[in-house]
Amino acid sequence: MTSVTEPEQTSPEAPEATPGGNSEAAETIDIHTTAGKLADLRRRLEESRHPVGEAAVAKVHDKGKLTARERIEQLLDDGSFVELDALARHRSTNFGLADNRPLGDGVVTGYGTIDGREVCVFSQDVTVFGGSLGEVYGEKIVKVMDLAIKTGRPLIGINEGAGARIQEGVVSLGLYGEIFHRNVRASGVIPQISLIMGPAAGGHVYSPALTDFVVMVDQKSQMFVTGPDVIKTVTGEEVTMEELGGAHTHMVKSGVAHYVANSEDDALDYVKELLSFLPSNNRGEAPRFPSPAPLHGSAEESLTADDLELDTIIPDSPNQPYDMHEVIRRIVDDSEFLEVQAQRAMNILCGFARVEGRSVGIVANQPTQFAGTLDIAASEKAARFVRTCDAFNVPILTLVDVPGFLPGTDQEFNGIIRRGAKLLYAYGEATVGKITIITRKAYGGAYDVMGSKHMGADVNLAWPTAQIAVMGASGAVGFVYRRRLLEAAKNGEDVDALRLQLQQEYEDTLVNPYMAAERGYLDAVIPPSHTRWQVATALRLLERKVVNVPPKKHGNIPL
Ligand SMILES: CCCC(=O)SCCNC(=O)CCNC(=O)[C@H](O)C(C)(C)COP(=O)(O)OP(=O)(O)OC[C@H]1O[C@@H](n2cnc3c(N)ncnc32)[C@H](O)[C@@H]1OP(=O)(O)O
Repeated sequence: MTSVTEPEQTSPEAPEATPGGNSEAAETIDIHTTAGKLADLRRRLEESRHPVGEAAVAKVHDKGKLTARERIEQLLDDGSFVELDALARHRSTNFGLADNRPLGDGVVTGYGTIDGREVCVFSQDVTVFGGSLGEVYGEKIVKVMDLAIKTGRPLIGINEGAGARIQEGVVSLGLYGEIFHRNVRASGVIPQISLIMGPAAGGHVYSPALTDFVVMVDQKSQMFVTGPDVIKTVTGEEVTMEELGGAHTHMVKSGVAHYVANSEDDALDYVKELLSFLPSNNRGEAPRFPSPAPLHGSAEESLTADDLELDTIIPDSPNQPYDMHEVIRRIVDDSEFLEVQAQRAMNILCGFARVEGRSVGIVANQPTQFAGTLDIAASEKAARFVRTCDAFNVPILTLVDVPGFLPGTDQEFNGIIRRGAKLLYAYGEATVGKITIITRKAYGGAYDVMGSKHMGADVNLAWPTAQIAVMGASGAVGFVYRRRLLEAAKNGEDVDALRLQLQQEYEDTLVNPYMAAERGYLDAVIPPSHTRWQVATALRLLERKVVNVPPKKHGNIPL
């Protein structure tokens, strides 16, 4: 016979709660019978669904939010969630905790499916001790992380809470350490995606920071190591929670966030879409989808109206911008491009799309923003994205229109050398299929960085509008013909006319794709309208790419 010893739940004649939480006090449970044991289990599980009562759930709803459990239900396929450790409770006795032991201990963990694909998930419950992490809460997350790593499934963490549980002291810090360690061990093995659904402080932000993607909700979620109160005490600065750690702050200023959702629903949908471009782990490939516009025969035979529009997309004036989204839209399936960090470093675009149903990561200079120059923020954004694609076997398509690195003391003092080198490193390190298309400018070091043949790209193509050179005409003429221009000025010649003539000569001789094509730095110069066909066939070719890298512990990316 089972004897239950925990006083608050074990009375042999405890009241039974019916599903939905309506306790029918009149009904009693006799745990000495099989029916009673079943009823007792049902009661416990029912209690675990709202461990601190319905009022707390109502409070969450009143704030326009979903509960931890509802978020999981919305994320996963209907009925697929299998919960772990619903009956776990903390063991702490400090500060009156012995009398307050909610089931689940403030985090819901388990596994299920998204669009039929297996995932592991945890969701933090802010109604229990402010969502703060104690020993058992930490152990539950560690268990589901280990399961995700062992079984090769993506891990999705839904975060909201107050960091280390103060009452549990160093034990809480220890469990955070266990989680951080697993985040690092899982990095590059399984996709790790973090949703931030409310205020998240202390340890609650460092674990997400170690994951591949951080999704925040505008005006609803905040992330900070120390909150406004502590900041005011220590530095005297006054700042609101939203200014300090809101979604826009982390998208635009800090670069922590990868997507700013306009609602919890939007955040959950973004995660589902993101997963559709990624494999379940680093041993697999991203799911293949049917091609919406299968290619038949040659590039000419496959041309569509969208393809042909690419032939007129580059303006005649090299200084006139065009929107690189319009190029991407015409190359990828269904014109769908899922951008990552869309509002940060907008001079470079990063995101996922499909070509012939195959997942591809796109990195593209954006001529409408700072003429598409590379700066620190753009280099770091793209470097991170390239490494994410490489870790998860997603080939990279690079679209190049870059006049160079952004000059200026601000950039130099803040480390454009070290931080720009991250992008070089990322491209040089990546072994996935790499396809590069130069649409217009590819000047100086930025030519090398942006997926050049020399940095290991597999298929390099250019449009006839490509301008590949050390620098643009005005800069080059200023250096190469400095003496001649000075002499012309001394002799009373028309210096402006001479300068223009020299620039024209320079452009006609050097600023085109043909010198690179002569040397095989480009595999072909193609009509823009052939791009989709060329990318699709290159992706087919690269599906079987194998690269042997020299054995080493790990490289040393300039952090
Ligand atoms: C490696 C890990 C290192 C760390 O995590 S150290 C960081 C420790 N955590 C912190 O400094 C954050 C302290 N908390 C806060 O700043 C705020 O609670 C936070 C997150 C901004 C949310 O603010 P609000 O939404 O206004 O919520 P609130 O302050 O009224 O708290 C709600 C209930 O949660 C409790 N709570 C908050 N932080 C806690 C903690 N760390 N440990 C244990 N309990 C905690 C708080 O007492 C309150 O409880 P109750 O509802 O009054 O019973």
